[in-house]
Amino acid sequence: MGNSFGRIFRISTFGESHGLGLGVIIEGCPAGLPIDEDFIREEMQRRKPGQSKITTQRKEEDEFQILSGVFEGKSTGTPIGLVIMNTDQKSKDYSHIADKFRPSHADFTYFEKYGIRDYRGGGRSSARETAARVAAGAIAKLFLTHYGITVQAFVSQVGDLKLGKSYQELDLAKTEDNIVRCPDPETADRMIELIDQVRKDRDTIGGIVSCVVKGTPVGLGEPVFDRLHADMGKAMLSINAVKGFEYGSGFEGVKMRGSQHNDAFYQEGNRVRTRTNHSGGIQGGISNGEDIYFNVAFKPVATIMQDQESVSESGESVVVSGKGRHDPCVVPRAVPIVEAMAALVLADHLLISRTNKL
Ligand SMILES: Cc1cc2nc3c(=O)[nH]c(=O)nc-3n(C[C@H](O)[C@H](O)[C@H](O)COP(=O)(O)O)c2cc1C
Ligand SMILES: C=C(O[C@@H]1CC(C(=O)O)=C[C@@H](OP(=O)(O)O)[C@H]1O)C(=O)O
Repeated sequence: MGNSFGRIFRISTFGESHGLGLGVIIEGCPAGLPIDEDFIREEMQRRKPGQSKITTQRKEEDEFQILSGVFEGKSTGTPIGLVIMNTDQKSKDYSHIADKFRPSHADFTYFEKYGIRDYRGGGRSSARETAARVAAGAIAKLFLTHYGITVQAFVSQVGDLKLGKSYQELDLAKTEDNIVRCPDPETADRMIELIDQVRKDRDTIGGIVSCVVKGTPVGLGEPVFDRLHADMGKAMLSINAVKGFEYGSGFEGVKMRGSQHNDAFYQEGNRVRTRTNHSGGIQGGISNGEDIYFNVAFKPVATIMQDQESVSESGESVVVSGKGRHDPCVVPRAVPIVEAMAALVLADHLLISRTNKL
């Protein structure tokens, strides 16, 4: 329970932040898909720790090995096993809180639930686990390219510093040009400065990752519980430190009247299109062929380098302060994670919907 995701294109991840390593088993990937290992590597480089001054300084190359399910560069239809070894754990940074709970991390809840916890680097609760998701998401993206579907995320807000432009007004190709992954160079500079200041203040800050999916056919998503946006929401809310998900007009939509919000239909050649897209490309839980777009809110993460009130496993009052290498803001590294989870949802729904119509 809890370590697997998806129905047909299905992943199970394993491993802890300071154990020997981590990995993923992918089941249901159709046979014959060319598995481009360089592409998987590039995606993992976008997520890896230690990539810039505004991320955790833990140095992991996130080299991976494919153990099974691929022959002569193509998927064979059998489970794909992929492992990533940990190389830079520094578990001593956690000795002082081995029996203490960091406020707002998962230390308390894991300990209460299981009666035992791997305190080193947060163990299984660490976002290091998302390395395995990004590897699997890269394979899902390779599958999506066969359908002409692209998934692109970018940072649209850090703290209260907002990009303030819609994705249509941006050149998303510029997202990877800077270390914060914001496609607007001036806003990117200000975001980098803000995160750097927060880091110097020994604090953390939250932000928003926005994502756009283009090229989705009409018809992905299942009535009634497995609506496409419900599965997308679950995927995003399963990412560490996520506090919110909204798609289409989202929370802003409540301020509109139906007469403003409705997306009028028109015929374009052999396609039914909509004039506006407040629906976010999904109606009744089913994709309508327009762009799917959504926002994911990340909290300022828990481990701060400041004294904080807490309790120990035995219930004593204690003061804890973070040590070691931590992200002052996770959104730059969350961009490829959001894309990976979105790609996994879409790959799964493409396979599910193959059985819908004769
Ligand atoms: C890319 C990424 C990096 C993260 N890095 C850290 C970190 O360095 N320190 C930390 O305390 N939390 C970090 N987190 C968040 C924790 O993993 C998360 O807050 C923790 O598992 C508790 O879960 P919750 O916040 O979802 O309740 C990171 C999250 C992501 C997505
Ligand atoms: C190692 C990664 O990020 C880690 C995510 C994380 C957390 O609590 O989520 C805490 C830190 O790890 P450590 O246990 O070494 O202090 C981050 O460095 C990674 O993303 O690969």
